[in-house]
Amino acid sequence: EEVDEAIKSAHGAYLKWRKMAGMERARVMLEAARIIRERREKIAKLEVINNGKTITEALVDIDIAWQCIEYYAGMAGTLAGQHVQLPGGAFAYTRREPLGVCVGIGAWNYPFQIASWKSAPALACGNAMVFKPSPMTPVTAVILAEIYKEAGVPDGLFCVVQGGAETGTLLCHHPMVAKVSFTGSVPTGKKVMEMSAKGVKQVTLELGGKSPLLIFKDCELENAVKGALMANFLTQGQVCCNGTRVFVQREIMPQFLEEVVKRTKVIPLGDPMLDGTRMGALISKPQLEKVLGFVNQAKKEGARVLCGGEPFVPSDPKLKGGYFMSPCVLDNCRDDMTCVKEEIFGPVMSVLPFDTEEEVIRRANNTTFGLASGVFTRDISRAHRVAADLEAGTCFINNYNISPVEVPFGGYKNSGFGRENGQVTIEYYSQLKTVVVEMGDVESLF
Ligand SMILES: NC(=O)C1=CN([C@@H]2O[C@H](COP(=O)(O)OP(=O)(O)OC[C@H]3O[C@@H](n4cnc5c(N)ncnc54)[C@H](O)[C@@H]3O)[C@@H](O)[C@H]2O)C=CC1
Repeated sequence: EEVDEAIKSAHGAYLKWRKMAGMERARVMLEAARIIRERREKIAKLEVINNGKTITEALVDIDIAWQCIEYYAGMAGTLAGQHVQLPGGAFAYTRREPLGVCVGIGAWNYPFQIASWKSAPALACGNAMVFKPSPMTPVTAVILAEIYKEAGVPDGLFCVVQGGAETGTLLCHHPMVAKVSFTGSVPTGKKVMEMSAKGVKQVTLELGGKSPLLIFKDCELENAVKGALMANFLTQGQVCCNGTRVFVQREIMPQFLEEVVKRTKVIPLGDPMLDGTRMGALISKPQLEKVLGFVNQAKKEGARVLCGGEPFVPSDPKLKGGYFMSPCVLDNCRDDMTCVKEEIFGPVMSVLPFDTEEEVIRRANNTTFGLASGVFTRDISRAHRVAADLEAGTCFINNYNISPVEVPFGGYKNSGFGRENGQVTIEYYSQLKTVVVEMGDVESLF
């Protein structure tokens, strides 16, 4: 009943919102972005409580969220069609129109940011959205809904419904839903696509990854080490685009390992509310157990733990029950190991040696995933050649895990399809209507 009520209320709001000019929608969205910016500290604190990530990262997430809303507000007024001349003075034009009520289903790793990345382009195009956050992180999507309302969107335009798989299933099956945008695991993504197919609903899938990071011997080593840490340890390693397969050219392996382990060991771990902390708690006990299980399995299969991979109990008594673990670097890894093949979704970096460019590209691409990738080298030709050859939706050259809202984000292969962010996402939240206009008499064949 709640799902049905949310979708109906979103539909009612959609009928008003779609009639507004893009510039009018932009004004409301800019106000929402302004409110988020004004309350960024408060929302970030709630996100820390929601998720367990550090306040430093939560602040970045909130900033990326308002930037995304600002970016699509800027695009709302630019949506336009084409004019096409036809014989005999006839002509046609296209209108870029919204889809209707879109559903967003989010994962728990970036709760506020995912809700913003999905709702901003949806609303800019004139759609409504019913959003379901993960039951692990139910809090901040509701804050976003309140902010949109305060900024002036019609009542119900962005609705939040809570729950897990059952709620998600009801949303995907609902006949009034035009599109489902999903972020989460591959198995659930497949189910969402199957359910959506029954109603011929459009889907965007942002799924998991096991992304490769290629570090060549001609790289600037300190930057490569920093890149590897950024690629593995943000949000306690629970990031879909993480570069968890770190391929290092054999000649520089000793220096790389020494430096990466030295830096991993001193990552400040503990109270996520403190400014100095760089790693907080994992999302849940089962997730912590799953990640520790991967580390144990890796050991059994012959990997060597260079640091971390243990449960961590902070000295502060109020943090005793938290799901902390020390960040882990695994050496002696092979391509056929479980830790190298499967998405771990925790702070575990697997390091693998390689000899040649041709070899490392083949091994990097030998996966069903294709979300992101990275390369560190000072050879400009190599950098672009490797970027072109890697089968992934994103390739970072000499950096990793930065997500500017101006550029598209999304997967190849089992990591999904459709894109979020960038201009192209407008296409995933709108459809073209062709209007054909006759200026003369009808030439009928009958
Ligand atoms: N790549 C990524 O971005 C993410 C990957 N994961 C991976 O997935 C694993 C499990 O985490 P979960 O949160 O359980 O991921 P999940 O993929 O099961 O859940 C994601 C979202 O889908 C919803 N959902 C679950 N079953 C559904 C169904 N049948 N129909 C519609 N919606 C449904 C969930 O309530 C949640 O909002 C993690 O350990 C991690 O490996 C999880 C979150 C994000």
